[in-house]
Amino acid sequence: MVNPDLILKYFPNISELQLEQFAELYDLYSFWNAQINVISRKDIDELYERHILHSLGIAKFCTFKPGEKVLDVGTGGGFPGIPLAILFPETYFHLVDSIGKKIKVVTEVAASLGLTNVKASHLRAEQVNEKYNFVVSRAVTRLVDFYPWIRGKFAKEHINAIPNGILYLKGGDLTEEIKESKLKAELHPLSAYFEEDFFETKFVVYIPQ
Ligand SMILES: C[S@@+](CC[C@H](N)C(=O)[O-])C[C@H]1O[C@@H](n2cnc3c(N)ncnc32)[C@H](O)[C@@H]1O
Repeated sequence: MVNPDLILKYFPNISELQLEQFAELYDLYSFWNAQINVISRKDIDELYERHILHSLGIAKFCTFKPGEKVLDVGTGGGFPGIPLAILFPETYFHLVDSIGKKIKVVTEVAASLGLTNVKASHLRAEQVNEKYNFVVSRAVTRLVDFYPWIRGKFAKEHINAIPNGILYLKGGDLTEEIKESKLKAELHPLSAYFEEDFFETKFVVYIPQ
């Protein structure tokens, strides 16, 4: 499916503007992915399911509030940060990646969409020195390595009914990875929200702080 109908299926209350922004992502990523590979080339036709809806899985578990700050670590071309920033225009999103070319794509995509709630920085997660309510991520590294990068970066104040914490999109059997990290993690299966086969083995891993 190369149009945003799939997004409307699961988020029927989005505005005309948000629908237009989701619709624009196909052309934007087709263009930028041809210059700088940010998603696998064969995945471009699966953009709405495997990248945009997958990113929005976080939103099915946690509705971000106006004024909250969210850090996306290792955002690559902007996942999950860009789809979430479209869905939550009053939440501030800081998207960081250690590869400058990828941040160029994110900056261009956010500017083309007119998103004013996104800042993209060419930084390693370890170098970030702001405080956030939530840290989101997908496909960066194992929790045992990830956690030390971001453990000191949470704001003390909570705005959300869901306490500040990590919301990591992961798939497969996570038992070993969670055990190795020694973190207290909750697994929220995306198959509870989305019926497509792709989500059968996918989770939002929530680690409260
Ligand atoms: C497999 S890509 C995933 C990109 C995106 N999150 C997605 O799901 O499409 C992993 C990304 O993490 C970035 N990365 C790895 N270690 C990082 C670190 N310490 N700080 C910031 N970015 C990092 C890499 O540059 C790469 O762009």
